[in-house]
Amino acid sequence: MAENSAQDAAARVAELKRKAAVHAISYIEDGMAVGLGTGSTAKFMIDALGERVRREGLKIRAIPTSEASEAQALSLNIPITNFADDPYLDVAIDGADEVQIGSLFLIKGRGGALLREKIVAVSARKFIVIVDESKLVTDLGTHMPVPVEIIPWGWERVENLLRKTGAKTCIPRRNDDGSLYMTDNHNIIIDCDYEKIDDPRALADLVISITGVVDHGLFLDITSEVLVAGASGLQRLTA
Ligand SMILES: O=C(CO)[C@H](O)[C@H](O)COP(=O)(O)O
Repeated sequence: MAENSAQDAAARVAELKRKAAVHAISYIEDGMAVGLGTGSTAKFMIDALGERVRREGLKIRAIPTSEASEAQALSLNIPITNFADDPYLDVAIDGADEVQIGSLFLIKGRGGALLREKIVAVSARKFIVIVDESKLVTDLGTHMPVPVEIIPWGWERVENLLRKTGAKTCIPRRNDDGSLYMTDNHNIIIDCDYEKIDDPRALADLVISITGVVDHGLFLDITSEVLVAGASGLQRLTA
């Protein structure tokens, strides 16, 4: 019984993610260079985009934010571009782990793709975030740790320094077999749990100042718009 209701809840969330994703696709027009996010919500978006390419002959070029999203895009005949040919993207669309109401600051990187996601987001004229309403928070850090991508060599030193940034815990992300999780960039991730982040800007500055940190999952002042799907419909939050 409990299992059934958990499955129902997961199906409801998936449907909300799909709704936000499908709506976001209406922003994409012929000729655009598009950043493709990573994660289950972004996966719905890439599927919907592939459908437009197939049905309407929509002509776009895409830069995916992970190997998984690239494989999905290629399987749907979405052409891939690069930053040499397209230094700026018209739009990038991605999910998020937390969205702070008001500031539209984000935590991203649960799926391990935060570095490429940030590069693509800051290269886009418009960065659209697609979420279900469970992702909205008053304070960042409430539900999710901040993933920090670091180089593997000497990682224990960086882990120690990250603990001193006020994190309650800092845990290296691991695979099921206990080995360290590796990003597509061959780096590792330390998940730092702050429980509640009072000053995201100060924390972002502190974390990035540690030598060995490549980037972190705090996305500040990047979001143009958030599409939030909830039980009462679709809401559009703008920066
Ligand atoms: O940042 C991400 C991956 O690195 C994802 O966008 C984030 O984890 C949200 O994922 P989902 O859409 O599956 O809830």
